[in-house]
Order: sequence, then C-alpha cells, then structure tokens
Amino acid sequence: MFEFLRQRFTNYCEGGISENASTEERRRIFVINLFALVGMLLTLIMGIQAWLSLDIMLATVLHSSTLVFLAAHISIRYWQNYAIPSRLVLYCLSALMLYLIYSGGVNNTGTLWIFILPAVALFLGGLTIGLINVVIFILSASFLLFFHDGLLLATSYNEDYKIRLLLSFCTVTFLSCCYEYSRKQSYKHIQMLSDKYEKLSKIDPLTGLSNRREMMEQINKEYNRAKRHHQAVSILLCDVDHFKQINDTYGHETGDIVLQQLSAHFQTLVRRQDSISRWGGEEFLFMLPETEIQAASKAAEKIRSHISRCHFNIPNFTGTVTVSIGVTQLQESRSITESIAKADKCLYQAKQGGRDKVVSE
Ligand SMILES: Nc1nc2c(ncn2[C@@H]2O[C@H](COP(=O)(O)OP(=O)(O)OP(=O)(O)O)[C@@H](O)[C@H]2O)c(=O)[nH]1
Repeated sequence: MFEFLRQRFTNYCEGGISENASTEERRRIFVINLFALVGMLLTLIMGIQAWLSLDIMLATVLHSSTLVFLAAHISIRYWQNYAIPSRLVLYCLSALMLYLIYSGGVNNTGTLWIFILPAVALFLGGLTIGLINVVIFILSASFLLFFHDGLLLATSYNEDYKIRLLLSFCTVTFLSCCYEYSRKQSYKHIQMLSDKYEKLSKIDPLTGLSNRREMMEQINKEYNRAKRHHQAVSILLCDVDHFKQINDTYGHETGDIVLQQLSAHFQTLVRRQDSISRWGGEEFLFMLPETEIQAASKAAEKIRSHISRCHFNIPNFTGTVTVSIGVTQLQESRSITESIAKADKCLYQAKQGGRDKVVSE
C-alpha cells in the first residue's frame, strides 16, 4: 500500500519531466514539484487557521503564497519550465519567512519555520545560487531584527533570542552547504563513472573500434537521416582470410596484434564520415554514408588491395594477410538486418571464389 502510494506520488511529481531531461534535471524538477506541492498544502492549511483566528493579514499572506506555489506547480507540469518555478518557490518562501519574522506568526512562534529555508534554497538553486539567496535572507532578517532594536517589527523578541536565532540559522545553513557539496561531488563522481562505462560499453577492447551494438545504433541513426535526405548508405562486411592459420601457426597473441594492426590500417583507408566496427572475431563491418553501391565497391577494392600489400610489424610473423569483402547498399524495401545478411552472402561468395576478393550485391 505504502509502495503503491509512493509510486503514484513520484509519478505525479515527475509528470512535467520531458523524456530528454538529464538525471540532474529530473531530480531538480521532482524536488521543485514536491516543494511547490508541500508549500501549497501547508500554506493553505495554515492560512485557513489564520482566517479562523481572525488574523487577516497572516491569512492573506499565507494564501497569496498558496497561489504562488500553485502557479509554480502548474508551470512545471504544463509548460515544462523549471527555471521560473524554482525562483517563484524560493522567493515566495523567503518572503514568507521574512514576514513570519516581522509578524511573529501564531503566538510568536513563526520564526521556527525559517530553518526550512537553507535546505530548500540549496536544493533548488544548487550550492552557489542557493547560498547567495540564503545570505541575502540572513542580511534582510538581521536588518529586520536589529534595526533600531526591532523598530521595523510588528512583534518583539528578546536580544538573546534574536542572536541565537541567527546563529542557529547560520549553523543549519553551514551544515546544509556541507551536505549539498558532498552530494554534488558524489553526483559528479557517479556521472564520471557512468560516462566512462557508457563509453566502454560501445568499444571493442582489443581494437578500440566500435563494437557490434554501437555500430547497429550508428547504422540505424545514419540510415534514418539518409532516408530523410534521399541519400545512399552502403555497408562492407570484411573478413580476414585463413585467420585460424595465423592463430595456429604464430599463436593467439600474434593473431590479436594482427587484428589491432589491421584495424589501424582500416582507419587510414576510409573517409572521416565512415565508421568501422569489429563485428565479430575476425570480421569487420564498415558503414559508408552518402555512398552508392558502385562507389562502395571501389572503396572495398581499395581496402582489399591495400591490405594484401601490407607489411605487418610483428616479431616472428612473416607473410601477408588478405581480406574478403561483401558489399551492399541499404534499401527501403528491406530491413537493416536483411541488408547485412545480404552483405554476408556476398562475403560468403567472395570466400567461395578463392578469397582476397570483393563481391557486390
Ligand atoms: N587471435 C584472435 N583470434 C580470434 C579472435 N576472435 C576470433 N578469433 C579466431 O579467428 C578464427 C576464425 O576462424 P574461421 O572462422 O575458421 O575462419 P578463417 O580461418 O579466417 O577462415 P576463412 O574465414 O574461411 O578464410 C578462429 O580460430 C577464432 O578463434 C580474437 O579476438 N583474437
């Protein structure tokens, strides 16, 4: 039951968050929504109480705040704008707290509420902006409390109380800053790790090329873009010939170095806009944007002939390496996977035809 309510409440507070929002933005929007809702409810209830005890001024101030909190909440949910609502919530709360200091609130206990301000300000504005807001509040509150011994106040506090109130408020502010600073550092660290692992998840560790999953994403993206601009995209599926022999004769480590050096050669043979991935063991997939099949076949031929003449700089490895390549162009009449299967068929024909060959669809 509790979990159900928590989930419903979280969904409601996240209602105004766009799908593209970053984690930090999501957190901020959630918190602003939450503060606006809580602020709205509290000021509504306290305002009704004030009306009942005929404190017209306090009731008006509290219900005006309810409206401001409501406006902030609506503006996040329906306009997905959180810069203005967060300021609205913060300035409204600061003004309300100053009013409570000025009037004393119910039975002169209104000042107890001011301690929520540092946490809210730092949550909403972050360390720098939040702290600036709190410092401005402290200066304004000190002015109200101490100007001509409280001449500006509608109530009275004794001197000790005023000093202790400000000192304890500064202590809470300091502790809230420490908390916000360590939260921000942890967030940065987690973000850095997440970026690092996201990058690693896209890369083949042996060759440093994109891996199969990343290449599939790139092809999907590029093909959707190309379709909009009526451009061609071709792919080359390239496989090292008799690679098993290299492993068996020179060892697996030498095989690994061959794959690394081949990858480095491939990178010098394509244009900047082309992408290369390690598709599987000794298989590489190239994506050539804005390239018709004829041009793609020429590019494949250039790669094949360059590799067959290549010198591999590996101790105890002598001999050459050849590659076979299947070429195809992506077409609207079939899926990307079907086009890749077509390239694989061409590659198979190249192998059957004696290897060190290019076969186009
Ligand atoms: N060194 C090394 N070898 C790998 C790696 N991945 C796959 N292989 C090897 O690549 C070899 C591929 O062998 P086959 O599929 O028989 O192909 P092939 O010997 O190249 O023969 P054809 O493709 O028919 O020309 C296997 O021995 C795999 O163990 C790798 O990361 N490093």
